[in-house]
Amino acid sequence: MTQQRRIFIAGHRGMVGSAILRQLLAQGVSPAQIVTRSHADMDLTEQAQVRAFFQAERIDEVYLAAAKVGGIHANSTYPAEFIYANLMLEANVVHQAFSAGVKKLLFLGSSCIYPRLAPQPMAEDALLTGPLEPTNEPYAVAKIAGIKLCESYNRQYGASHGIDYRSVMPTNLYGPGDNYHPQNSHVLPALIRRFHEAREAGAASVTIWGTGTPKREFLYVDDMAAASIHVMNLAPEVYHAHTRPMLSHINVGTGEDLSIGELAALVAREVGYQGRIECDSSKPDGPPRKLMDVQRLQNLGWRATTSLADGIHLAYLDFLQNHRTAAAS
Ligand SMILES: NC(=O)C1=CN([C@@H]2O[C@H](COP(=O)(O)OP(=O)(O)OC[C@H]3O[C@@H](n4cnc5c(N)ncnc54)[C@H](OP(=O)(O)O)[C@@H]3O)[C@@H](O)[C@H]2O)C=CC1
Ligand SMILES: C[C@H]1O[C@H](OP(=O)(O)OP(=O)(O)OC[C@H]2O[C@@H](n3cnc4c(=O)[nH]c(N)nc43)[C@H](O)[C@@H]2O)[C@@H](O)[C@@H](O)C1=O
Repeated sequence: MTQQRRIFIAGHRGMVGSAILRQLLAQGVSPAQIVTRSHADMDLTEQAQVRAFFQAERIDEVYLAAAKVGGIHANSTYPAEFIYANLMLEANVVHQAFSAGVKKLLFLGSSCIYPRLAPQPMAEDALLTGPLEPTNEPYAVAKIAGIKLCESYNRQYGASHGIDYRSVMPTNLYGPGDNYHPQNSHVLPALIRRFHEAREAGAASVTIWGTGTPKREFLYVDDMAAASIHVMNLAPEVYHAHTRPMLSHINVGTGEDLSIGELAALVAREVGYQGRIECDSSKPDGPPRKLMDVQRLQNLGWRATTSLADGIHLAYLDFLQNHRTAAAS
């Protein structure tokens, strides 16, 4: 049975999609069972391409890890691209998967779905209880739409068509395959690159964006991949015992956070940078805190295993091996 499933990983070249691919193979899934398309081969925002793909490929399970993704600057600068691309690709994948008879789908959202000032830690039922963070509202609205797409198809067609579309909400992620762009990346890869280049240049100081006081939670990408596969494979009676039809998403995180200033000090230590760390408070902080309540996921039998120090070490090794030349150019 397991040998015959055909699994589509949307976004398999991205940080999370490539980690899901690695882990499925490591768990014994045959390469022949895994179906992938690069962005160049299939643009998921194009309905006709997505329809043709699902009609031709007889897919059983979808990991929807493709998205337009970026840090606080990219979200603030390209809001139209973030809302358009994410709404379109989610709607296309969910609807065309359903139309082609796909029974299982896992949608990856984001912790930014929760209100800017949600009570901490943020439980799943904080969704739609208050205003969103302005720097990433368009992306967050698209991710909320993704959750509601899955819930709506389950509600209308779950019993009649036997579909079970699930959603996981990752906290801030990092690790091998991350984006090290100096402006558009998330904070952790941005700091790895900046501290590395400062150490190489012998710079006296490194500037981080914002006040350094916002708190964030960071999950290593291999843990995210493991959580995704765990949630996808949960027996329906187990999964549904812990979710509700209109509140079906599951937070994925470590349950621990730290300030951006503390993170910068950790990255500097890993990279071996010993100069000053300064803050540019003209840059946005974003929400003051985004800590996930991970009780639901723990009740479903999963918790993170990679410590932040170990994860940063592994991420820096990946930067040195695979991204250093590209990042330096
Ligand atoms: N990274 C993080 O900190 C967080 C990520 N997430 C979510 O996790 C998921 C994975 O993110 P991550 O791996 O970091 O992102 P990446 O940017 O590393 O990967 C996303 C992948 O999706 C592909 N893609 C984007 N648009 C399209 C499209 N229109 N058609 C086909 N492929 C497309 C990209 O291809 P290409 O590069 O060629 O465009 C890329 O391979 C996303 O849903 C994201 O929202 C949630 C919270 C935090
Ligand atoms: C995953 C998540 O990612 C984004 O939200 P964010 O958590 O604000 O992510 P970020 O990693 O970009 O920043 C975290 C904090 O870090 C500070 N910071 C310091 N120095 C740098 C820096 O050099 N780069 C960046 N990017 N941030 C920096 C920065 O000012 C902020 O206070 C959303 O787009 C959202 O859509 C989303 O889902």
